[in-house]
Amino acid sequence: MIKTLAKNIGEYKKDALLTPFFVTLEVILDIIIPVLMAMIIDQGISAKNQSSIVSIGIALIVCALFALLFGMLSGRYGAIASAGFAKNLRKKMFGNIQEFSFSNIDRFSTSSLVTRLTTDVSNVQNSFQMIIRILVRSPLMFIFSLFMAFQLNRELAMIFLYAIPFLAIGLGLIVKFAHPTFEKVFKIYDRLNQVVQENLQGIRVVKSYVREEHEVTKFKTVSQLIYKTFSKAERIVAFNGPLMQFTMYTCMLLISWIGAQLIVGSTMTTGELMSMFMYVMQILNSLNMMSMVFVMLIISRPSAERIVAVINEESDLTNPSKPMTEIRDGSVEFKDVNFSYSDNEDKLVLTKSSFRIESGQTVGVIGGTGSGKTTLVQLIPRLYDVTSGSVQVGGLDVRNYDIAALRDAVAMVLQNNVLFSGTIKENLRWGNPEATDQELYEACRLAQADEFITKLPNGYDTYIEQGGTNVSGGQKQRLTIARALLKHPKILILDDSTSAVDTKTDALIQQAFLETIPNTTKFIIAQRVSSIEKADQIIVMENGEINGIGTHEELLSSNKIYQEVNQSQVKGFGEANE
Ligand SMILES: Nc1ncnc2c1ncn2[C@@H]1O[C@H](COP(=O)(O)OP(=O)(O)OP(=O)(O)O)[C@@H](O)[C@H]1O
Repeated sequence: MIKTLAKNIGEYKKDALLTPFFVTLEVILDIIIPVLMAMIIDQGISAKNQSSIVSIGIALIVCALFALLFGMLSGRYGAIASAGFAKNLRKKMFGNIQEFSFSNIDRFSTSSLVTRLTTDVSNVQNSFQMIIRILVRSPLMFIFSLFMAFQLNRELAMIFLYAIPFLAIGLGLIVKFAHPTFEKVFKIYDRLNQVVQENLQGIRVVKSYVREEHEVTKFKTVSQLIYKTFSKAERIVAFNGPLMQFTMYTCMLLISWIGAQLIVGSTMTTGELMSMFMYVMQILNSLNMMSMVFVMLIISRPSAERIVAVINEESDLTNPSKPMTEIRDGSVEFKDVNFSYSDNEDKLVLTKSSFRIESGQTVGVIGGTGSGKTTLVQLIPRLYDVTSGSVQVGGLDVRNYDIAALRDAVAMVLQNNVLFSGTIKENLRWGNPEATDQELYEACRLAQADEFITKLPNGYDTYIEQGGTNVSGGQKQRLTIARALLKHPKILILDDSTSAVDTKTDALIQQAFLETIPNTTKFIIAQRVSSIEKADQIIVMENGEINGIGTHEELLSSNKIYQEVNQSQVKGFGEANE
């Protein structure tokens, strides 16, 4: 874990090293100061030597000023190093997430990834800063002060050595009990993020179903759970304070008691006892600081583990060693494909699916909800890998292609496709950043989007709000189809992408496809028979199996499910027109 994290310090290594360097200089000066103080008292004040007071006094001021300067410099470099480290961690995680397959993302969940990128990184950032500053300063201070204390008086200094094992046991117990509780807290943070994300994304549905109160209760429950678990963890950690105080005061009492006897017995000077007290304060202070950093480390260890899990997660989908980048044509063949979303092969979502589509054909896919239509087409651009069997594109297994090249050749308009905040033109150019304005207009004409766009006050420069909330469902679908067309794909997959478009426009889109992109293989998942009846082949899905393949006419005469679907839609249409 430490190795993975350390690699991400990257270009901030210099700042991360300068911080402890300046901390060390500051500590050295802090150690010298009590020596000078003792000298002022013993050689200056007690000996009534004015010139000693002045010269040692000046040395004292210089030391204090330099200690201040080094303290400031260590603070500055520490802040740069820790903020830079956090930036690198976020960058690394985000970059790796972009490589994730859908199944990797399913495994982590989006809300958990958000917590990891935000809260967890902030925790690790704070701890890192504490490590390079306080965790360097405190042990150094502790060792130097203890050394000096031993030089002054062995007997008094021994008191600390007895205190250390006592403290170590106490802190060990705190870590043992607090760590699992903090782990729990971060898992609940994931849930909180999920509740907030879901609520904000679906705020329209929440409002239209008047579910605000239900949502508030849901939020309150999770936030109450965070409060409870966090306070439980903090209660355990809070033992740290009394433990430290108890040790500190016991040490002080013993030192005062024994120190006073030593002065009375004339084995120690007043100046020596005074600098002894300063070292005592520094030792106790450094122990206190170390225990505070310790607490911070307890809190951030689960965070660090969660970050490392994202950084080390390897995508389930990887490029082959010698990937093919040329996709010959848009032919598609499924050979005995079995597919399961989990590792459990008993839970197959697709079973023994086989079919062949020639390049340029139009394929309709129809079937009940959950019958496996989306799953089937997602295997073509290799959004998931088959569990067994093979999916071939252009005569070659999809696993032999360079993933980016394959996905460039296969454009997929998903069921819930997303538009991003930006102008219509910017959104369309996601499909092809080099596309000329003319190409944009052409793609939009094909997708029947041109007409409504030109009617907008700013036309193609109209700003689309986040998530495409300022365009209608049907308009959004047409824009996402145009965006896919701009890729000039060899295979175009529309997953129920015209469901919000009226039948007439839908027919116009189908017609435009036939006339304008005849060489592109088109997969059209649809609920309406009218959307696919002209297809060269129609695949009927039922419970994860291919129930029938054929043209509209062939299926009408041979496939029971297709007959029923067609019948119900013709009847429904007839009744609607009565
Ligand atoms: N990411 C996923 N993880 C686990 N199971 C999934 C996932 N996506 C879909 N499924 C399951 O796979 C089955 C097939 O789903 P799929 O989305 O392919 O059906 P569909 O025919 O496209 O349905 P619809 O018409 O409602 O979109 C369903 O039982 C669904 O619950």
